[in-house]
Amino acid sequence: MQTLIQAKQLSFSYGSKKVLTDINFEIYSGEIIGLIGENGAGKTTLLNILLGSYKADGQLHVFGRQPGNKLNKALIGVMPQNDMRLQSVTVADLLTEVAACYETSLNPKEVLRDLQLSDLARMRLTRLSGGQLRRVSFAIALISNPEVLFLDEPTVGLDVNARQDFWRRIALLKQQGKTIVIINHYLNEIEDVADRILIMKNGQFVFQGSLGQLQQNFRQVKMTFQTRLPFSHFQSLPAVIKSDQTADSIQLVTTSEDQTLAALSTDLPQLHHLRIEQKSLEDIFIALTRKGHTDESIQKATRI
Ligand SMILES: Nc1ncnc2c1ncn2[C@@H]1O[C@H](COP(=O)(O)OP(=O)(O)OP(=O)(O)O)[C@@H](O)[C@H]1O
Repeated sequence: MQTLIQAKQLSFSYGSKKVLTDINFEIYSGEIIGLIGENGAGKTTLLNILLGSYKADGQLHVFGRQPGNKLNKALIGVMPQNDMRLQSVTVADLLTEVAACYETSLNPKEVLRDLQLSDLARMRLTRLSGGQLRRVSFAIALISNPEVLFLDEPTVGLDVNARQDFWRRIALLKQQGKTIVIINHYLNEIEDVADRILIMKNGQFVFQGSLGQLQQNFRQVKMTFQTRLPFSHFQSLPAVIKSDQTADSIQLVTTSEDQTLAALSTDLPQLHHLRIEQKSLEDIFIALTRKGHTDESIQKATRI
């Protein structure tokens, strides 16, 4: 896989406020990257640095060039966090004007049709709803037929149908070999499409890898069942890190359901309504980024 973006020891401050600290990462061609992190973690700032809008300390190459190099412009499509609300400009005019800036551009009419936006073509941007404007911003990001897309919270304000259409389009773009970096707070959506997830906390990455690796490294499985066996029977099982008893069930949290189930194998006939749930990305994200979770404990848990 070809390396499209390479960052080494990137740091950035707004005046005296340090926002990114010694960030290292690579992004490879054809990947879908989910960039997640709490509000204010530094995600949008990082995108702006990749685009060359802000200059960071450290080493950064985008398509092997300095960020902001004019040769990168047609290769990168951007959907910023805040949409443009240009006065007196229609959707079709804006797309046509942007398309005229690039030799590689797609046909604006076809892009509008593919994104089911043809009905909005003659509308002025100032008349569009928030969700409509977001979808038009996506069309603008696609119009130059870029190799890489940076999408900053692309599904904010989209209704359920538009959201599903959006993720279908992302899957199609992936099939075409596009590289896509998506900042998103809807983790259940990201977990379906992302090849790798980068989790940012306080301007640093606390995890980089696939969802599978994240679950492997920060693995916790919840087992719930009903039984007549005493609670004490379940309190010192291998790999169990937490056990609880409620009026009608017992809950165990284990870091290895294989080890725990092996130890329980002779008791299985006496365990009823056994439910085994893997932690979701959302659960892991909350655990990784919640206040009070020290950077040291995160790094240990995620083995960076
Ligand atoms: N122009 C600016 N001047 C000073 N501080 C800024 C500026 N832009 C952002 N910040 C600060 O930098 C930090 C990172 O902001 P950034 O927008 O990169 O976070 P984010 O991870 O994208 O957050 P969100 O999920 O809320 O969009 C925040 O503490 C924010 O207040």
